Amino acid sequence: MKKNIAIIGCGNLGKSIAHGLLQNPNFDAGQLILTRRNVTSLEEFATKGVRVFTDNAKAAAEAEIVILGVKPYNVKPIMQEISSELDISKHTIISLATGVTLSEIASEISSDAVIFRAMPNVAADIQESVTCVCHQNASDTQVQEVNELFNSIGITIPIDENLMEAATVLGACGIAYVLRFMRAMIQGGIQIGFDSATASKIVNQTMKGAAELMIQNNLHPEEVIDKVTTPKGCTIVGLNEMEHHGFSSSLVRGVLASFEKIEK
Ligand SMILES: NC(=O)C1=CN([C@@H]2O[C@H](COP(=O)(O)OP(=O)(O)OC[C@H]3O[C@@H](n4cnc5c(N)ncnc54)[C@H](O)[C@@H]3O)[C@@H](O)[C@H]2O)C=CC1
Ligand SMILES: O=C(O)[C@@H]1CCC=N1
Repeated sequence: MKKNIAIIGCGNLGKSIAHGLLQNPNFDAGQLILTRRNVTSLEEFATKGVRVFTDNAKAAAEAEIVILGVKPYNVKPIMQEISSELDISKHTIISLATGVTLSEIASEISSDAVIFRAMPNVAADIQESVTCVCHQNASDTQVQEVNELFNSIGITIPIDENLMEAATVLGACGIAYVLRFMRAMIQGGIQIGFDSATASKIVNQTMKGAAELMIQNNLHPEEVIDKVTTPKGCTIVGLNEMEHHGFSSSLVRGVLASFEKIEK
């Protein structure tokens, strides 16, 4: 795809997406436009040939795909700021904002506008995001184009808009839950004798191995857990102790708490 892509409000997630896109050999840095109120932290991109602006309307005018990377409460003001430069026959708008609906975005431009909501996660940085996507008014070609964009920084899953909040929790918040789990494993590893660097190395690779086993062999976690838990062995003792302290329950409750926060 050779279209120009503007990321309006290039913060944590926007930068991850930019890093991921720029790793593609077929993606030209000249296709990318990034904006932020203070662009100092975007200098690394400017040096690679990316256009870096503070002017959001100018960025929208120079792009065909406009990604809204701002916080949810900034979506409306940003749409008002750039709407004079948006042409619904030219632009595809992609919002990353949590909890802002397609119709809320459309109400700032036109009910006929081509609008997507996409929910990636920060692993876009290394092209390992999972991005859930829904849309309105998009043609098959436009859907294919947006899928291609997010496939280039991970995998893409088309979903109904009513699952967008659930996708935010499982995929986008989810990476933080997994990392907190990893931190706890590292802390346990240090307590039983490893230095932090070695514990981290073991935990990182264990996590990667577990995830790849599920992905490559298309398994449910419990199928592999059964192979690890030797009867009367140390794994089941550890797992049961974790469950006595509410391990699975605390994760499920965390997922629900995040979901309820978005639904408010
Ligand atoms: N951080 C994450 O892992 C994820 C975030 N999201 C969603 O993505 C959006 C962005 O989240 P983050 O990147 O974490 O936030 P962030 O605060 O790091 O990034 C937003 C950026 O927008 C800039 N900005 C604010 N007003 C602006 C304006 N008028 N003009 C130009 N730039 C402006 C800010 O300076 C900031 O750099 C949010 O809507 C969030 O719900 C979705 C999935 C994951
Ligand atoms: O915490 C948040 O609100 C955002 C949405 C998903 C990840 N970060």
